[in-house]
Amino acid sequence: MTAQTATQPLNRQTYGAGSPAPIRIIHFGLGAFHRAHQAWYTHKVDANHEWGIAAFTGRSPQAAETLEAQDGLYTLVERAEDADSFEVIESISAAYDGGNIARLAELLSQPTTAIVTLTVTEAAYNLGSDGQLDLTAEAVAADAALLSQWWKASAALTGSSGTARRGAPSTAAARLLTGLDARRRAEAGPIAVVSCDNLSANGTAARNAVRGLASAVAPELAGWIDANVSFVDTSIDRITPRTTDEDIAGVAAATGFADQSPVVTEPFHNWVLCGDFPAGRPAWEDAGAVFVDRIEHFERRKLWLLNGAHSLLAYAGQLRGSDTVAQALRDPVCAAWMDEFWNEAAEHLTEPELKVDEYRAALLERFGNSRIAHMLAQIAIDGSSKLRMRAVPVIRAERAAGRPGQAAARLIAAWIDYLAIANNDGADVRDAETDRIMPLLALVGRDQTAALVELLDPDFAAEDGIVDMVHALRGSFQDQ
Ligand SMILES: NC(=O)c1ccc[n+]([C@@H]2O[C@H](COP(=O)([O-])OP(=O)(O)OC[C@H]3O[C@@H](n4cnc5c(N)ncnc54)[C@H](O)[C@@H]3O)[C@@H](O)[C@H]2O)c1
Ligand SMILES: O=P(O)(O)OC[C@@H](O)[C@@H](O)[C@H](O)[C@H](O)CO
Repeated sequence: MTAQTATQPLNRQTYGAGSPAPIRIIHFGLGAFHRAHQAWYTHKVDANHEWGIAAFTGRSPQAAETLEAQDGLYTLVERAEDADSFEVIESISAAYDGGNIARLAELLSQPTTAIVTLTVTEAAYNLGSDGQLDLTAEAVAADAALLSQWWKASAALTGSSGTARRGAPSTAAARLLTGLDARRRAEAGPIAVVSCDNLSANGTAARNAVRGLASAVAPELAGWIDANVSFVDTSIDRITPRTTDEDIAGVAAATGFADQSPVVTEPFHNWVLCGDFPAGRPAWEDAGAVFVDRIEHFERRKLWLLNGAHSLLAYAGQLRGSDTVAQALRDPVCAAWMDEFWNEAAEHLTEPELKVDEYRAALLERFGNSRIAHMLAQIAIDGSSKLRMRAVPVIRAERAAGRPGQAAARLIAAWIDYLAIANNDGADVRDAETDRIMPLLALVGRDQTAALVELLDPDFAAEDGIVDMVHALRGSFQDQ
């Protein structure tokens, strides 16, 4: 691709887009995936511009500032094996710093606001291994204390004009709870919260996070949530790596727009949803979304076959010298381990509508798309919360069927070796539970394995054979 000499900024005027659609959807976590998935689905089905999104960042305001400078517009690059196609997405009407609680409260107080979507990462839900909100986590405890103080002052979390108060909550659950309280006080009616994070039973996870905090702050709030908030479960899929400087330059060269916020994704997209939308929703089904009455088996298929394989490739692949998913797949040893893991998982994905053989064949093609540089190091982040959903349930299911679950145990062994080697090399361990992981990495041998297995699942450490099986698999990644 040759670089063009002149580009123009991307905004509604230069692109010739219409006015932003009225805001009816609030999003938490303005990252790559939201732009490639929920915002794309909404753009595709909202020809009449009725469903605008207000997207809030999670931690730093930067993504909002960049997108706001472009009036919410950005380019979606669909990267197939043989070519790229480019489309400007118009569904984001406004972007805000996640700390802007007053604006959040104002938007959630409107009866026309119908949906909150979330892509804040698995770790951001701060759930313990029992699936409930971990009120001892530092950030959660701080937010619970702050919100309790606000509540005690006036039986509300927001002042009459948003939050004219000291301090601001930092966790997604506390921000959402503050906004929901504004909605309660405005009597703006019921609403749907739609988690689009890679968590099993992600609707329940979102409910446990928000409701758990509400119960700690004021039972009245928890009661309002029970009566007014529908937590929708979803299975969400579209492989979307982090945008690189090269992607930004490529978009400018191909389109003539100096878009600072493009997103590169694969052509494949999938969205399965289960739950109610009491205040309405866009017709996402017109872009291929599927609404079902039972979703658990779809979630398992995606989290085990796609995400489980991703995590296996992330740890084993990097230990064996690969940097991307496509590279790791070309390593016959990694490919064989992935196949063994899929065989184990497939034993428990028996519903005919899952079409597991077709799904596996499609995954091989998607993972093999070498034009999508999906970095294994990115996938490897936050392994503790991911492996609880990608490896632990497969081992459980295998053992319930009388088999050891060795291929899934290999994923845990690879994770531990990856952490131990990073720690020995003085590299950062990138995990939301680093504080708990670091002391365990100071242990050695089987003790280290046992402690990290226990961190993933306290029951596993007590169960005969699991620690030994994982330990026996350690140290085998670089040798074959
Ligand atoms: N990228 C994909 O291919 C993909 C596919 C399916 C599902 N997902 C889900 O979407 C999530 C985000 O993926 P992404 O590619 O957009 O990542 P990203 O890094 O581009 O964006 C993550 C967003 O979450 C926010 N965030 C991170 N930690 C947070 C915290 N502790 N509290 C609140 N907000 C926080 C960030 O500020 C950012 O806005 C994933 O973790 C996964 O659960 C991603
Ligand atoms: O996004 P994460 O960090 O939960 O997991 C990394 C990848 O496995 C994931 O992003 C997949 O690419 C995605 O789930 C595909 O739909």
